[in-house]
Amino acid sequence: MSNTFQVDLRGIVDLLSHHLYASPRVYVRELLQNAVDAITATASEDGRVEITTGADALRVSDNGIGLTEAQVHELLATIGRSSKRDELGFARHEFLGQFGIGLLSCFLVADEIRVHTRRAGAPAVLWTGYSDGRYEVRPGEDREPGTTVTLLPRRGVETLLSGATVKELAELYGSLLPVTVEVDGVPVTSGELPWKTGREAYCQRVFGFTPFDVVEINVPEAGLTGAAFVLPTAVNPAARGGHRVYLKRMLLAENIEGLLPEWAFFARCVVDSTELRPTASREALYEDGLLDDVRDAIADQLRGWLVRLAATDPRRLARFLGVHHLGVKALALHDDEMLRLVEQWWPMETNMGRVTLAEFRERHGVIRYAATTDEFHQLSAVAAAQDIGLINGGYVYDADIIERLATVDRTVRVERLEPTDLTTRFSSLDAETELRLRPFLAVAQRRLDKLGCEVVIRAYDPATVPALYLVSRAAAFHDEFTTSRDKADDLWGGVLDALSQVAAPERPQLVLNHRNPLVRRVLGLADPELAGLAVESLYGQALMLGHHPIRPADAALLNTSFLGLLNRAVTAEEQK
Ligand SMILES: Nc1ncnc2c1ncn2[C@@H]1O[C@H](COP(=O)(O)OP(=O)(O)OP(=O)(O)O)[C@@H](O)[C@H]1O
Repeated sequence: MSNTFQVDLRGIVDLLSHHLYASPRVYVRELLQNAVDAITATASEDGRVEITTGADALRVSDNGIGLTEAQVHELLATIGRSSKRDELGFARHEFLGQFGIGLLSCFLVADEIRVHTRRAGAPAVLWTGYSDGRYEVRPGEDREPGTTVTLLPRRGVETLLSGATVKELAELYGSLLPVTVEVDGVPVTSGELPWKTGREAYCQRVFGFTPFDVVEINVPEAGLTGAAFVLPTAVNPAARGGHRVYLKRMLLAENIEGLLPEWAFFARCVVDSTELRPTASREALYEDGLLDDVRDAIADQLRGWLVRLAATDPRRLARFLGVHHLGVKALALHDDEMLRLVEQWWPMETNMGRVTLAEFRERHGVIRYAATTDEFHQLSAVAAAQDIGLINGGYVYDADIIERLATVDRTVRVERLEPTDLTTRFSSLDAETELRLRPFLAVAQRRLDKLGCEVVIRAYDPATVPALYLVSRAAAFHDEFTTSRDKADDLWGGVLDALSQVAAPERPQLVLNHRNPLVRRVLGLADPELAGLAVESLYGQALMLGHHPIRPADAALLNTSFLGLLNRAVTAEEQK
């Protein structure tokens, strides 16, 4: 037995209003669109849509193609049926609509919809649809070819059909349409694409900012023109900005995502396309190959703008990078041109001031960097004193960018500097001095053993630095490891213990500087207790100099060594 599906119109309208459309305000867009499509079907040059508002009803009249009685039955009363698809079910290119559900959106604001329509050469028809699913068709009063849709407002939503709201919505969605649209006798269409003329003023009015620059966009295969406005201030790269998209000059939505690749978060676009397709809610673009191509083409045009800026106006480019460097750097991780741009123009922090990677290479040959800001702080002063240029690769993307540079250009030499690499550059002491200092070293080592630190004496510049605390990557890992072990419960602690046997730690080193005059005096102290206190306070000072974390054991040591030294100084003064 074959049956036909029944449709519960209330259920469908509920589905549309709660799950498809973002707001009932879209009903104006759907009505406008039907009117424009009906005019397109006549191929007339003189299309007009007249909207009149009033307390009793809203009327939308067009001089479009109109419908015969048979079409009224077929198209208006059949959900999902549309005259805008071809025999194979594909959307016909010239129309805005395609899904056959748009008219239903009127039930979001009205309980009764009347369509008074006439196709040239056929009698006029009046169709009345009710939100409970009934409809009636009867002969209509004679009229010019075209259609008038009348909505009788539902109680409670009258403001959505008020003159002011309808004018605002008609202007929002339809101001660029190629037909004349009037609301209560006042035209809302201007015809011109406003971003073609006063671009800055348009950006200010629509997006609320004065653009840093405007990039013209053209993607002929999608019949797309538009403008990308470069934001004058930094934005969170994770916050995806929306774009204003028109399809065949009808506003699709003001906040469309996914038109640009993620890295281009510094631009807001307005575009009009004849070929891109909407989703059924008409609030997003349909993801297809064409949208991919459009995204790539716009990305190319933005990239081209950046490269041109570098060539013609480097100061302006520097200003741009000052604001949007994060986005550009993110892009440099997979785009060679952007990588070159960062190399040439983005000044990085080094121990010799801010310089670009290109300048750094020219000066030092090798791009030497510390992978974290902590490592950089440990090393920068000492490296500078030895004329070793060092870049702080600790900022977001910087270390990765440096490494990538070496992979795309074989002539670039990159070296990651480890704290312990520096000790190998420090001079060892002569054998005789080493021998003489052994008893001191033994005292010092005993004092710092409990902190897991090894004491060594070397001679290095700058002589003003008395001691350095150097942590190798392996030792830093081990430190974190033991801290977690101390905090972990038994079960997890057991797991960590097992792992710790695999990680052979290199101990952190306190490297006393034999060139420092105060250190030399400390090394000559006869009193082992005073020597111990001095080593402990040098340890504390070196920790702070290198921005190392101060653990509770370190804080306790700092405290006792400071008080011990103070006690000594006061006692000495009292005994004078
Ligand atoms: N003003 C009008 N003049 C002539 N025909 C109309 C008019 N409004 C609606 N129609 C007819 O009714 C059909 C259904 O309209 P509806 O708005 O529900 O869907 P659609 O415009 O085809 O597609 P979409 O759901 O994408 O808007 C249309 O395909 C069209 O044939």
